Amino acid sequence: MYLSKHRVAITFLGISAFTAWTGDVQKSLKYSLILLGSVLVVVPLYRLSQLHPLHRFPGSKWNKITELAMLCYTVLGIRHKKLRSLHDRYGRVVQTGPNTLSFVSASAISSIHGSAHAPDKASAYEMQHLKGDGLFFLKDKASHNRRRRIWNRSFSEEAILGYQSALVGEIEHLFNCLLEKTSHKGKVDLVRLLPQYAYDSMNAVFFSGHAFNSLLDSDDPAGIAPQGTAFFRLSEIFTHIQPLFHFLMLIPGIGSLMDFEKLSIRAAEAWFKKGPTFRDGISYWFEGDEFQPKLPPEDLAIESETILLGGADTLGSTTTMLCYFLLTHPQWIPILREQLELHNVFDETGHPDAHLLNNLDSIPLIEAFVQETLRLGTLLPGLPRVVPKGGMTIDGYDVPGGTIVTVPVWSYHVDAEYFPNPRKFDPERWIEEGKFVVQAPLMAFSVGTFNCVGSKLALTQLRILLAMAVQKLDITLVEGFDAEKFWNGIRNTRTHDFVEPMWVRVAKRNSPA
Ligand code: HEM
Repeated sequence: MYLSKHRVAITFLGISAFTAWTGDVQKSLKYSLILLGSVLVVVPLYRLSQLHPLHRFPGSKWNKITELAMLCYTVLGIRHKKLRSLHDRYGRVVQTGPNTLSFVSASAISSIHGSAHAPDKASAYEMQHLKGDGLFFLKDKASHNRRRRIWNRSFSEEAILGYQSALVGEIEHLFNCLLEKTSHKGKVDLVRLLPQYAYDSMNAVFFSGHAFNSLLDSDDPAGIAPQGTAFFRLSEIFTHIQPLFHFLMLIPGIGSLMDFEKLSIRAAEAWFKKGPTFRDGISYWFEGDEFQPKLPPEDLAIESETILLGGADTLGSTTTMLCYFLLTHPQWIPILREQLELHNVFDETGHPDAHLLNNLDSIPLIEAFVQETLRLGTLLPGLPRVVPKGGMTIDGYDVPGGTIVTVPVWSYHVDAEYFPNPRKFDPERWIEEGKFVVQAPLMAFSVGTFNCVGSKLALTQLRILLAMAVQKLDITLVEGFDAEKFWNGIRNTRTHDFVEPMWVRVAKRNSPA
């Protein structure tokens, strides 16, 4: 059993209260300080001792004693890099906190995420202030499964085909903005515009465009896209200091400071008031019959928040990574164009074939380029799960119940055992004898019960954007762009935070077909 900080804190408060009850303030203060001192000595000693349930696992003493180092790395946005260096030093399993183990192996992925007995989400997923239930926050598999059935309907093949004109419309809108801004200002920053595009795109597909006015048209004066990133970032930081989050939420008025929550509530209200203008993503949730559960209307705000954060913010950063890899590896552009021509995706006028556009994964290089972007460009540090009471075996290790276990996504994606020469952006690693071949399963969308419900939509969107960009535009990085500086400036706290801009010039291609 873990000697958790909560148990220690409760014992400490209890003894202090008892001492205070005796009435002698000076004495109670003295005993409280003695107790506090003892706790500060006893807890670290216990955590380093053989009595601790994780004592057999390798890791730095500092990480075994406290969560503080990981908190600092999260705040700095470099936890993904630190976890990789910990695994380089200690091997496939590392203790990264008093109660946390990190595993990098395909077998651990299968036990932690992929198997029928995979553990539930950890308490890190409780940090939600909006009322109601939301798919992302449901931790136990039974209730999660019920809600997932509702969400699944928005991502059927038929549903995604139905979103195509909205998806293509938003991509064309983005291209027009890029061209217009280049012609007015000579250059345009993709780091600013691509998240705006992603928010507009999710707004169009899920909310029939009612959630907010186009961010691309207005240049996002209220800072909705940066607010989303900041909100995501804050929730990840609080995973290390969960009691503080719950304490803050008890203070009246604090919750109302969260602008992003207000936006999600407004988005849900606007959708209800104006109604869908086509069979949009949300409308599927309210369809159904006696056999199909429907979404309780009061949960729409919390689910809207998930669409905007899990969908728009994540898509915005992945799209930015896709453009970064494309523009820093321009040798692939003519080859991608050749492939699109070979498969007749666009006709002589540059108009796409709707069916082929939804099946771009059949073009091996397009799929390889997207998968390689997801491999190298998904900087996620990990998706915490909690080992059930009786404990479980992971990668041959007996892990005690209550332990938080993770597979750090980026560490795994850049593991040479699974992806040789892992730091190289190399779409060809996914192609064998002209066919797309999965090298090792990626964790970009996670796997198993809690995997990304929106992955099919996200992949469709990334493939279409890539195909249309190489087909219709000439995009060049502005002279002086330092690819390494840009890469080193990317932080990750569950979401990407790009410190450096990505200035480009955009022109219409002379011969689009
Ligand atoms: C490239 C873009 C995307 C990436 C890399 C991505 C990645 C992920 C990952 C890794 C998870 C698992 C999270 C965890 O276990 O903590 C997840 C879950 C989720 N994602 Fe995505 N996602 C993307 C796009 C989308 C889109 C477009 C939507 C839909 C609007 C979406 C909705 C969700 C939801 C609702 C969950 C929770 C699923 C569940 O618990 O059943 N995501 N995503």
